[in-house]
Amino acid sequence: MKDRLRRTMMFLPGNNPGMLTDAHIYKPDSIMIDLEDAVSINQKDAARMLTFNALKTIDYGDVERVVRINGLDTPYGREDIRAVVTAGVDVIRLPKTDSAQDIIDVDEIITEVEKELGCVGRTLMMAAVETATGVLNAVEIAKASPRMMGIALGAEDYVTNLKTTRSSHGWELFAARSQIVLAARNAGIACFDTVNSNLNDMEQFRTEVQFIKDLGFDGKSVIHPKQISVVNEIYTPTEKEINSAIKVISGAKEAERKGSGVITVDGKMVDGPIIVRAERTLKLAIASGILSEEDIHEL
Ligand SMILES: CC(C)(COP(=O)(O)OP(=O)(O)OC[C@H]1O[C@@H](n2cnc3c(N)ncnc32)[C@H](O)[C@@H]1OP(=O)(O)O)[C@@H](O)C(=O)NCCC(=O)NCCSC(=O)C[C@@](O)(CC(=O)O)C(=O)O
Ligand SMILES: [Mg+2]
Repeated sequence: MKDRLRRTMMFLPGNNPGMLTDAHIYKPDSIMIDLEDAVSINQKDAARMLTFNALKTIDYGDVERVVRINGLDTPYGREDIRAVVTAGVDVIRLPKTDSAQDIIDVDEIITEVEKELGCVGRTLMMAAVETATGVLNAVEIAKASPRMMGIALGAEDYVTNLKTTRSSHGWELFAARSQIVLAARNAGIACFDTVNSNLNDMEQFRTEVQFIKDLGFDGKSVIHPKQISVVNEIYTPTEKEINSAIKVISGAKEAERKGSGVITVDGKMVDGPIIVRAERTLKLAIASGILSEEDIHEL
């Protein structure tokens, strides 16, 4: 499903049977099984086989299944695509995407396999941009295929390409993060922030998650189950935000019934964009299990 909740997308190495079996138990919105940098060269074939079997046999419930393949400039990329599409993966994540053509090339192979299987269009794609070139081309990358559901930052590779390092304040990522959010919104797809590899400083992690949410990201890649609850908590609307959104939506409905345009709620003017934001808050509240669809219909 192209448009769904993806607050937390948890990476796990594709050659780790224990993590492949248990990852969904921690309830990330998506798991991202990695065949790329978390898997050493001599494990590539074994990881692909394990991942194929996991996708075929494990019931991950409503947790989305993403696989990060190796690039087509490696000996593994084409085989990765064939295996995971055949196994019925939900989303293919292309790492180190530098151009729209990179996406088109992967799309063509997916289509080739889907034609053989009789399921053309089933597999979604997302791109990770991890170089200055990728960030500069993000606008075109995000629009490169109708399969594209999102675009993400890969910060460890990106700072290496930039000849810098990651800091706790994150200013080295600011231009890339902004560009990715803009490219995603321009293309009408989602955007996801990068991993934070420091598992010892959860306060810094929390600050980072709040920051990227404020920038406009839909969610974040995580590497460990303990990061999931922090991201979900920050992406879950507060009681105050939900109550305010309910007032806006019921006020807007009342105004519509009366045929009036602009309304005020708690002394503040409410118009189009505020209503859209309130709708998004309520959608997040439903996705987080705080409200039900019926609650909204009753407004
Ligand atoms: C870091 C560590 C080894 C620590 O493991 P440890 O086992 O020491 O941790 P413990 O605390 O002991 O785990 C307690 C229990 O949780 C289980 N558990 C832990 N993690 C789990 C997990 N992820 N999935 C399911 N289960 C998990 C574990 O199995 C245990 O289960 P149990 O034994 O039953 O108690 C582990 O987390 C891990 O491997 N993480 C994923 C690493 C990875 O995939 N990296 C590649 C993607 S990034 C990249 O490439 C950079 C990038 O490309 C990114 C971009 O593009 O954004 C860029 O450029 O920036
Ligand atoms: Mg990377």
